[in-house]
Amino acid sequence: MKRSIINLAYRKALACFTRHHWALPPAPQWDITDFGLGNFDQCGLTLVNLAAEPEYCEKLMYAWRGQMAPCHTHAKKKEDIICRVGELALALHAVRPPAGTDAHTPGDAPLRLAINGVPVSIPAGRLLVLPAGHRVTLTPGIWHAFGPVSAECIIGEVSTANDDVNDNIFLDPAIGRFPGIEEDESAAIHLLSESVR
Ligand SMILES: O=C[C@@H](O)[C@@H](O)[C@H](O)CO
Repeated sequence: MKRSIINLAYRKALACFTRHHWALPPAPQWDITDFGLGNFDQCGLTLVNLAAEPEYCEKLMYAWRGQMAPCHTHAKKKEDIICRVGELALALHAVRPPAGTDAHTPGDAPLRLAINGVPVSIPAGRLLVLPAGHRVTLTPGIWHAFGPVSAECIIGEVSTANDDVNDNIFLDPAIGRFPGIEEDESAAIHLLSESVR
């Protein structure tokens, strides 16, 4: 991933957070990734780890329309994905979907989960669209991909312990959670991945 793209994502996310009065902590932990696929406009996410404790984690995320966080699940982490600003679509699956799936797959088993704390069953093949303020609770084993329906989105995540090195299971085996970086300009910020690798 080119450093210039990381810098651009950082600037756009920061401008959006500022516009919507989301103040970041001192020394924010930026995590900007194209998931190793080299097409950040299609498969990309900008994250800030707000709190990372042994028992819990909180993140703030940013994406623009067209970008998807690719289909994945977690063995351990339970998380709420919260649409903070904009409108967010999630493709959710109760069981491992066929390879190549990032959107809905007709024929999926219905999914039981909680939306805004209320248990519901989502019909097979339905995209879940969350307006601002709404959240969905994803237990370990639920496969999920998500991206903005609106021009951009601020997305919250509140979860049990987060371990991005060991607890991301991606549907696409070509995916790497953290990008390699091509230094085509100087860095505006340093990423969390530059210290964890
Ligand atoms: O669903 C998204 C989250 O679990 C993120 O926190 C994770 O870093 C994506 O790999």
